[in-house]
Amino acid sequence: MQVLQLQWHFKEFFFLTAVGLITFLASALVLWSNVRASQMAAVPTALSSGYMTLLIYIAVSFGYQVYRRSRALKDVPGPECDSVLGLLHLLGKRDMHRVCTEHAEKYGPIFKWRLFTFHAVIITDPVLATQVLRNKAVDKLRFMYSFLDVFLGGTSLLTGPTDEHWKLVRKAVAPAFSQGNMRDALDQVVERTLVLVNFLKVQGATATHNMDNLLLRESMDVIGRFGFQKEMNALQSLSTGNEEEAFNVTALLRSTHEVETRVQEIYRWWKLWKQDVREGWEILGRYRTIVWSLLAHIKSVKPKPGSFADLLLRAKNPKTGQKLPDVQMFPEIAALFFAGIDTTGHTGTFFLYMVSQHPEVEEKLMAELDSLQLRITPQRRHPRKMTYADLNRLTYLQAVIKEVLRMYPPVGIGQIRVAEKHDIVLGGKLHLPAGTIMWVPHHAIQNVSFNWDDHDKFLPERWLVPGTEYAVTEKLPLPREWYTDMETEAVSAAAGPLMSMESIPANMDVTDLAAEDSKRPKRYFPFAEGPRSCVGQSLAKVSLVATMATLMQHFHFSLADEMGGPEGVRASEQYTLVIGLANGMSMHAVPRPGVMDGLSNNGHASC
Ligand code: HEM
Repeated sequence: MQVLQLQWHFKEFFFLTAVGLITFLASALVLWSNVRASQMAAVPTALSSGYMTLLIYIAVSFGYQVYRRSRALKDVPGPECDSVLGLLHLLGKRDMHRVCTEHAEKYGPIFKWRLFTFHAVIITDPVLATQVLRNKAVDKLRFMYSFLDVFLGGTSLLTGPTDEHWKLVRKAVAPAFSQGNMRDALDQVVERTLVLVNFLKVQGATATHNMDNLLLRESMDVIGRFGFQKEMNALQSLSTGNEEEAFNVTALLRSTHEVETRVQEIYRWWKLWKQDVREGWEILGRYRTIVWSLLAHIKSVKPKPGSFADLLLRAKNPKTGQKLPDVQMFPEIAALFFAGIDTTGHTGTFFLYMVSQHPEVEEKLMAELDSLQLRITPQRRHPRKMTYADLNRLTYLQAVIKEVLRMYPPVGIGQIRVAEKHDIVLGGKLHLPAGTIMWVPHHAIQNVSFNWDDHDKFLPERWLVPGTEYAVTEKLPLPREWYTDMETEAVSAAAGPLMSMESIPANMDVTDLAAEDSKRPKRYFPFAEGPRSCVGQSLAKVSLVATMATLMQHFHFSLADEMGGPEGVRASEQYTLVIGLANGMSMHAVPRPGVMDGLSNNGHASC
């Protein structure tokens, strides 16, 4: 991929200068005739002529940029769209992530979309996608994230541009996700999952649960505890009936939903005559109160050293030596809290759903737990405590999680990027003028048939083969000439840019291999790729492995009839900011043999 400095091409320069001059001369003529008619009107007329010149100049140069982008993409395939609105109707689609994947199947690894005057190239070719996401000239399309700023109270680590402030915050909080902290996190996750286990035991095998809601509550409890040393009691409040806590939890869950709904219904903000919109505003107000109280909490309790609350409080601007003021702390806390709840919660839900539909997978999962003495049986009612080392030993469970994240990547719509100040040449062939949106959709890249064998099958086994996340050289989807510039790219591996696992020399050092791995093109990145990848992914991985292992130890999950089978689940899939479900996931949790032994029906130990 080439990054070109913006240059004034002779034709463009000539055209825009001519427009400026003609407008200026026309305005001067008007000015002159007005001045001759009345001396008094000279100043306002001069001002309005100058203003007109400026407006026309801006409009023409904007129009010219739009024309440049549309001309550059004229041979790129894409769906028919309205000449003014473009594909505006797609915004209203509940399953946008799947529409994008269908378009990739239909139009190929590079296709175009247009919304009004915004031109986007959708890239699902692994080589080009990886190049775009790793390139420093390419940054987040800020406009797409700005609607989140209102909710988060300003720009944050998640939504801001890749600038000095982002660097400061990212560097400050990244150590919170170190291995040492993950060891502590494991115990906290298991402890919270056991609260959920007890709740499910008490409800009994025939009860129907919205597992999505319960797992979102668990994620909230984990992040509250891990990051801010604050008990959110989102699960506990189901049993204790503490109204204050229950209200806070509902507000938090509904506020993310409210923001997500606003992404789809872009005019929702102003529909104040609708009761649910007014309630939405109230809910967002409540969310802000909760975040302010979290800020007050971490300032008063002296957070655990090394937690992200502690690191944020200690972060200093290297230039001024000043700590972050509250107005900057607020969005960071809101973002860190918000970014991990829905993503981790919904992934857990899809895990339980997919396992419920694949008994052969469940059988292997249980065998793995058994082989590590972690399975509960009538003979082993109290298995040993899960340790940090077990997380890596649970290779099949990890494979199932990876496959779930492949098929249901929470941030399914992916990474939306732009190079504002540079033209980009993709694969040495496609020249994208500055300002063209480059969109790498995670669901599409991870689910199209040209990137994966058996793309639509749930096959955790594929992850038992090392290197599955990398593109298969022999099967890259574009003609070979698109990849020729790989030779000179930073992204290319030293042993050959298109090296496949099979072609790795036997004598290559494994440490070299790890270094090369970070450069190889990927076809799987649910946690994003490049400098803006997920800072919290180690916590998400520990949470998912520990939560799913603990739940599977205790229960067999089955889909409730009211979901309408797999078709019903598919129909209720919805994409807002993350892939979720319109009405949650109703399931039964049937205790496994041995789990209820010695307990009365209400889940308490009987004498
Ligand atoms: C399964 C769980 C998760 C998934 C799939 C996930 C995925 C992602 C993705 C795709 C991005 C890039 C978003 C973009 O560019 O628009 C991202 C960024 C981020 N995530 Fe996660 N995430 C998960 C869990 C978490 C957790 C648990 C936390 C923290 C508690 C977290 C905190 C963040 C933050 C702060 C960013 C912004 C990073 C930056 O721009 O420097 N995420 N995540």
